[in-house]
Amino acid sequence: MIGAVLAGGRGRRFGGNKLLFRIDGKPLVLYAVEALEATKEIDGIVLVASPENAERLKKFGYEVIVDELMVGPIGGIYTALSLDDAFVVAGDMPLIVPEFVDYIIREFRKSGKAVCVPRWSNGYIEPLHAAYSERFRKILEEQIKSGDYMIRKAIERVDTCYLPIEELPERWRKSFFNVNRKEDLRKLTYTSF
Ligand SMILES: Nc1nc2c(ncn2[C@@H]2O[C@H](COP(=O)(O)OP(=O)(O)OP(=O)(O)O)[C@@H](O)[C@H]2O)c(=O)[nH]1
Ligand SMILES: [Mg+2]
Repeated sequence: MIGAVLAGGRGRRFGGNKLLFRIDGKPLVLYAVEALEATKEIDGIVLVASPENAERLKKFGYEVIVDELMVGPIGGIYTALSLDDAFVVAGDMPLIVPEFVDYIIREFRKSGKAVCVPRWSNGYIEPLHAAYSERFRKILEEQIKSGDYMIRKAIERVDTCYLPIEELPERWRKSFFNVNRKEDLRKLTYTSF
């Protein structure tokens, strides 16, 4: 199982270069990378870049794979699954809880299902904090070819292991926090880390 960090977005809402923006001196994307490094179940990390930012991301010393599709996160997941089963996160999630990631990966393995994804009681899922099998790539391919880029729809087509978030430890929920706008940085007080 690899850890795949989606890092090909344009950061339009943030105002560009979101993943390289330094927080306490460290580029945002490295918070996600380091959280995945602290897990027990992940044995390699790959950054899923855009053709434009691949060279810049390579400087961090991690494996970089280029997303040639650039149709949003679904294309990033599709690209990552060409390597191995993957735990996928967004590069703009600085508060990922390694223990939670390990829990999801273990549930994924136990279930034998194509996808294991956290789900809120209102039905909303967290596909950018989820475990995917290589065999799910075929489903993503069909979905992308149809011109529909909704990850949720692809997930609904397969046998999925849903993890009810409200039944899990509350301290794990910060794992989903992601930075979309500059204002979101204010929510990142030193107590969050
Ligand atoms: N590889 C890859 N990653 C992507 C793509 N689109 C978004 N991402 C990444 O997926 C994560 C979640 O995406 P968003 O929160 O929408 O980030 P974004 O697309 O950079 O920001 P906006 O332009 O404001 O939507 C971020 O880490 C992005 O870098 C894509 O087409 N390919
Ligand atoms: Mg986006």
